[in-house]
Amino acid sequence: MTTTKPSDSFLENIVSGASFPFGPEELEAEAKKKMSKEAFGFTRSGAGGEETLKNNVASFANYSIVPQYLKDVSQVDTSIELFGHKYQHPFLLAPVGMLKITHEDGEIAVAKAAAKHHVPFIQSTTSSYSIEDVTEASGTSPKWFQLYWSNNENISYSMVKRAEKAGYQAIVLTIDTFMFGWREEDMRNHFSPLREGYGTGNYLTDDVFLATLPNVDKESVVQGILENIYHPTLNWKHVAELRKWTDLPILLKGILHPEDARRAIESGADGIVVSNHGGRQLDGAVSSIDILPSITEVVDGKIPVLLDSGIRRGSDVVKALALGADAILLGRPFVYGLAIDGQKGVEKVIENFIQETKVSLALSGAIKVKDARDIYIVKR
Ligand SMILES: Cc1cc2nc3c(=O)[nH]c(=O)nc-3n(C[C@H](O)[C@H](O)[C@H](O)COP(=O)(O)O)c2cc1C
Ligand SMILES: O=C(O)C(=O)c1ccccc1
Repeated sequence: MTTTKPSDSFLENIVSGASFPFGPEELEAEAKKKMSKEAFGFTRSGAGGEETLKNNVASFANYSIVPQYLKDVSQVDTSIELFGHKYQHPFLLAPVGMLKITHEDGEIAVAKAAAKHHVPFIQSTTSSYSIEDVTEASGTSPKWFQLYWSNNENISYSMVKRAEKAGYQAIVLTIDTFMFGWREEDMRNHFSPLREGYGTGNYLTDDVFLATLPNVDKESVVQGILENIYHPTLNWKHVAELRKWTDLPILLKGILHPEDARRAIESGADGIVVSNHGGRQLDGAVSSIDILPSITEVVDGKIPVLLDSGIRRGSDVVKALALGADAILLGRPFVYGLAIDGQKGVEKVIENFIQETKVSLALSGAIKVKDARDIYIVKR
């Protein structure tokens, strides 16, 4: 059990005199100062008119928590269990590719920070560092692998096996990014980090991928990645195929339609991530938090339901848990921490997020994460 006095870290932040930004807007503004225009634009922006990006945050604000008091919440326990593993907090770090655009230490810094706080790190297929580099840097801390299916599926198979070998605990198949969303900021900035070679960590170290290339020069590697990652034929047969390959839990990330949630279960998925990819894929797509209740109704407790897109604060975690999520993924805020102060910046973002989550659960009247289900939520 994690015993906590949430007020301790609140007071600590007050007296420490350190000047780390608080709150998502401040984090974003500070990160903007540290990043190149292109990298910041890539990270912050959404697809199209950014309707979904904006709604992700606005939708959370449409829900209000109705707290209950006089329950003795002195022993708040934020731990959860997923697929037989106990985690200390109800959140994981979302897979974010190409983190070298944000900081030279990229995923190494993030995985180390996550390990320090016992928060699982989900490594992207397109990470700047490889599965093996991240494992060496972060040891046995919990890690999951996010898979972008390759047109040459021997490459996907190889990466799944590498993740298994490295002791990763789950495979997250992203289903919403078989092509890129219409990202105007990147077009404006003429910026594609994938083209510039920031997403090569797992490819340059993959013998199966390397064997498909005419030459191992930067241009061939990038071309090879692009040819594999654009994969509009992705369909349910690939999920069935992945199911045959691995005994690790499989989660489908990008589920928004309740019917797809039902099919995910039918296809043998062990979990789903309700997500619109942080508004970066289909502009106009529904907010994760708005569709969550319809999805949990269909899933009916059969498999864990995780959620991301728009989580910025501890109170957002409470809302997601109350509306039926089993855990959430934190996205952009940790990337901004990385931009601001590398590993230390990520640690600080995670630390504040943990504490704000604890305070928010306690002040809502929940002692355990499961109690959050009973929190009364009203929608404006
Ligand atoms: C810069 C950036 C890169 C991302 N790269 C990946 C990726 O490689 N794989 C993936 O499944 N999702 C990726 N995502 C989506 C995140 O996993 C997550 O769904 C999203 O960030 C949630 O939205 P939020 O950050 O606004 O909360 C990326 C998101 C950002 C911001
Ligand atoms: O930017 C993204 O959201 C993303 O998922 C991605 C993945 C691979 C390459 C470039 C972007």
